[in-house]
Amino acid sequence: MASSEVTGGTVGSPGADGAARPGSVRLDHVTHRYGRGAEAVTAVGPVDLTVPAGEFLVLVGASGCGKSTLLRLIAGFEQPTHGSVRVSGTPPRPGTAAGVVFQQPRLFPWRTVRGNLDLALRYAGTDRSLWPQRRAELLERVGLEGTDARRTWELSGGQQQRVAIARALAAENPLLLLDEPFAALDALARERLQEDVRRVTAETGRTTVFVTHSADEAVFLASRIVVLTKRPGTVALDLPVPLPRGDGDAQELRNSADFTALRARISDCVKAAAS
Ligand SMILES: Nc1ncnc2c1ncn2[C@@H]1O[C@H](COP(=O)(O)OP(=O)(O)OP(=O)(O)O)[C@@H](O)[C@H]1O
Repeated sequence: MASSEVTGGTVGSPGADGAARPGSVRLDHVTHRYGRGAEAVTAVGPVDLTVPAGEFLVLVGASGCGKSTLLRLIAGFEQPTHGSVRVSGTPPRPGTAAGVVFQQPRLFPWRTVRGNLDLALRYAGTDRSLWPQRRAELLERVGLEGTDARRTWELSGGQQQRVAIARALAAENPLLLLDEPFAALDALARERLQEDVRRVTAETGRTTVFVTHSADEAVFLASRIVVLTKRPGTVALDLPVPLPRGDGDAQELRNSADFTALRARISDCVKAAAS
């Protein structure tokens, strides 16, 4: 499937200057191949995509279409085989290009919540005298006030993922990358965290790229949705989401006719793009 509402990922393209703004992402003709020779697997590409600063882009697609690969390229964990990746106008450096949240929280289990966040604050170069204040702010943002002294294994899966989000926010990086962060959670925890991520990213104004299989999650979170074709993933649909992004009632939004219609459209597109 190659049809797209707007092809080429240049919706809202901010041009040369805008593409260098803190938190902006630009992929030019990006292809990524794993392995060599007969073993080689082309995971994505070619992909052209510009994500202006402050946008909440959700990448949706069937399993194995290359969503995580695209995210890893943006994080700088992988180098493209062809093409170029720019974050804030420069090639991304792993560990500093973006705050990253994975499917599993990947916390240090022998450390407390405080210990995990302090490590992130140290890594971010935050002045030590500011750590207690920053830690309190971060925990409040993710709804975990007063949990500093808890061991991470004492927390539920949803709470652990909240700590992982707080840790990713600690660096005050203008770009946040999330790779199916709620996939292992039950439906209720998932909805709550979706609401919190929506609020936190709106409050902090960060550019966000979020990977999911779920059309429902995509429509709830995104200001723009990109559906990928089956492997090698290319842009099948690039669609701005016209739903309100303010402080409105989340349940009302989920129940609205516009939401339901868009979810059905994205779901159909993901299926068609995978075949
Ligand atoms: N390190 C690797 N070495 C070889 N092949 C890989 C590697 N990582 C991913 N692949 C392959 O690249 C393709 C894309 O993988 P990727 O994980 O990016 O897809 P995905 O859309 O995120 O999948 P899922 O939704 O199942 O997580 C798959 O065919 C996968 O097997």
